[in-house]
Amino acid sequence: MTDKPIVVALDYDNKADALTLIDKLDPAMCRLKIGKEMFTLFGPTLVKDIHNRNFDLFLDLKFHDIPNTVAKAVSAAADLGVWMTNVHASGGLAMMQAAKNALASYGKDAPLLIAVTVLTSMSDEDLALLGINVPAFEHVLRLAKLTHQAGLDGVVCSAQEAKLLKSTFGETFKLVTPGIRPAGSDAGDQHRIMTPPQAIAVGSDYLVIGRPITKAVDPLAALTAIHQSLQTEV
Ligand SMILES: O=c1ccn([C@@H]2O[C@H](COP(=O)(O)O)[C@@H](O)[C@H]2O)c(=O)[nH]1
Repeated sequence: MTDKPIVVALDYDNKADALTLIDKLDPAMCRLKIGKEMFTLFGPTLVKDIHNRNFDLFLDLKFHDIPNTVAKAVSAAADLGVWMTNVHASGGLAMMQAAKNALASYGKDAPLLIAVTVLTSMSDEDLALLGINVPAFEHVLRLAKLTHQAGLDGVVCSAQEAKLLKSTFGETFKLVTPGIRPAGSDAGDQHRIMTPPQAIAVGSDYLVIGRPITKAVDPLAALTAIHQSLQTEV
């Protein structure tokens, strides 16, 4: 299992609430993620606040634009010193290569760069509505091949595709999997889900977990329970 596989997704509209949770967490137990909501509301200042608390931060902005624009956006993310950032693989090979090239000058300080394949909220039926008439795992595999070809560090996928992707691309190609739901918890808008121990067992490197922790009555207890389930059940 990867060192510190749990990435807590902080999707709060209130910075004080987010910082209250962060201050209860231990950077040795998890990493953190902020996405479009928190970055739009609180920007680079929040990134600094999180870094000052010694957490690795995944900046989940899922860039998707022309190559030149995405390259500059990824470079701006690297300037913030984040641990990981991402683009949408459906932006295409040239866009992903431009993003990768933009990080070359950062050397060992470059963030991990990964690409979103098919959002974990999407089912086969949702893809069909977009004219993509193959099962989600096939489209994930196509997009992961393109991502691998572009030289990125890995993909965002669901844990349901992890076994296939690990056996196709090997151990070093990182699999970051949202859609993680402890047994009995509410799936919400997520469709392609798996429990934390199952996700690790099939090859996920990083488990992105939001509401099962942040909406729990006791978020720290929820995180601790997930952490312990990985020590005992995997
Ligand atoms: O395919 C994807 C890509 C990103 N996400 C993000 O992960 C978290 C999941 O939160 P939960 O509350 O555990 O559902 C959220 O920030 C999404 O934007 C994803 O779910 N699926």
